[in-house]
Amino acid sequence: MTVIDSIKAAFGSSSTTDSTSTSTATPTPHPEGHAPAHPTHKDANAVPETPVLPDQPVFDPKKVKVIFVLGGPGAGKGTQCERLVADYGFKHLSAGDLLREERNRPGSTYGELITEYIKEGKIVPQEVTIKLLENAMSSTLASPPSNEVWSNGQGRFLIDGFPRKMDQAFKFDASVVKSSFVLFFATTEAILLERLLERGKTSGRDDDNKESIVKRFRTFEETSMPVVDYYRKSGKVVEIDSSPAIDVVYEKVKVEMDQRLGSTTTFTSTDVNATSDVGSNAQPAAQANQGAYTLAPAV
Ligand SMILES: Nc1ncnc2c1ncn2[C@@H]1O[C@H](COP(=O)(O)OP(=O)(O)O)[C@@H](O)[C@H]1O
Ligand SMILES: O=c1ccn([C@@H]2O[C@H](COP(=O)(O)OP(=O)(O)O)[C@@H](O)[C@H]2O)c(=O)[nH]1
Repeated sequence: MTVIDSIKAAFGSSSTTDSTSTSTATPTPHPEGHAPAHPTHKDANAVPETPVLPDQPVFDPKKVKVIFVLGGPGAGKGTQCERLVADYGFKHLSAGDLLREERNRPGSTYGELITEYIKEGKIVPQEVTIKLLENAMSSTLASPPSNEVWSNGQGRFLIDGFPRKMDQAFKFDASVVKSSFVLFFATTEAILLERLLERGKTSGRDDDNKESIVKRFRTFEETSMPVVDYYRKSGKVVEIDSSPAIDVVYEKVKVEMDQRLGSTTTFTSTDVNATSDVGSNAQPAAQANQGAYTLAPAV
C-alpha cells in the first residue's frame, strides 16, 4: 500500500474515483494503532491522523455570517471576492488557496494527497478542507480586522470554492456554522476555458492546464452542481451571470449584496489589507500568517 492509498483508506476513500460521489456517509474511522498522534515528515509510511470535526457548530450563526461563493473553475469567484472584501469588510477564505498553502507547508501530512487531488480535479477529503476553514475562521475571529462588522465577536466570511460536494455542505453546517446564502457565478464552459488558459500563463497553478481543466469541469458538473441545486431548492442561491466584464458583474453583485446586507460600507485601506490576505494566489500574506491556517499540530 502506498502512502496515498493509506491516506485515502484513513478517509474512507480507497480509490480516486469515489471522490466524485455525493455520498454523505461518515468517513471510516482511523484504523486503531496505525497513526502516531502527530506524524512528522520522517514518518514517510505513517497513516496520518484524520482531523476530527466537532459534532456541534463551533460558531454562533447570529454572530458569524458565512456566504458561500460558488461557480465553475475560472468563473470569477476570487476576482469578485476581492472587491467584496474592500466594500463590505468580509474576510475572504478560498478553500483552494488554503489547500495549496497546506500542501506547501513543510512537514504537512497532507501535501502529497492534496497535490494528487488538485491535479486530478477531484475533491480533497472533507475533513482536511473543513478543518482548514475552521482554523482560518477561528484565527480571524481571534485577531479580527479593525472595522465595525468585526466588533463584539461578530464577523462575516466569504467562503470561496466551497462546498463542492454534498457531504462537505452537510458537515460544514453541522460542525462549523450554517451558511447565510450562496453567491453563484454562472457562465459557459467556453468562457471558463478561455479564462483558465489565460490565467494559466501566470498563475503558476499546476491545474490551470487543458488536461486538468477538463477534469475539473467534469467534477464541477457531476459533483458540485448538485450542491448548488440543493441550496437553490431552499431558496438560498443568488445567481449572477459572470460572462460580462468584471465591473459589470460586480455591479450586479453589489445590488444583491446591498439587498441582503445593507448598503456598501467603505473601509480604509488598512482594513482592506487586513481582510484580503487569503485571496487567490496571495502567497506573501499567506506566509505572514504561516501556521495560522494550517493543520500543523498545536504546540
Ligand atoms: N468577468 C470577467 N471577465 C473577464 N475575465 C475575468 C472575469 N472575471 C475573472 N476574470 C479572469 O478570469 C480568470 C479566473 O478568474 P478567478 O477570479 O481567478 O476565477 P475563480 O476564482 O472562479 O477560479 C482570472 O484570470 C481573472 O482575472
Ligand atoms: O473545497 C474544496 C475546494 C477546492 N478543492 C480542490 O482545489 C482545486 C482548486 O480549487 P480553487 O477553488 O482554488 O480553483 P477553481 O477550480 O475554482 O479555479 C479544486 O479543483 C479541487 O481539487 C477541493 O478539493 N475542495
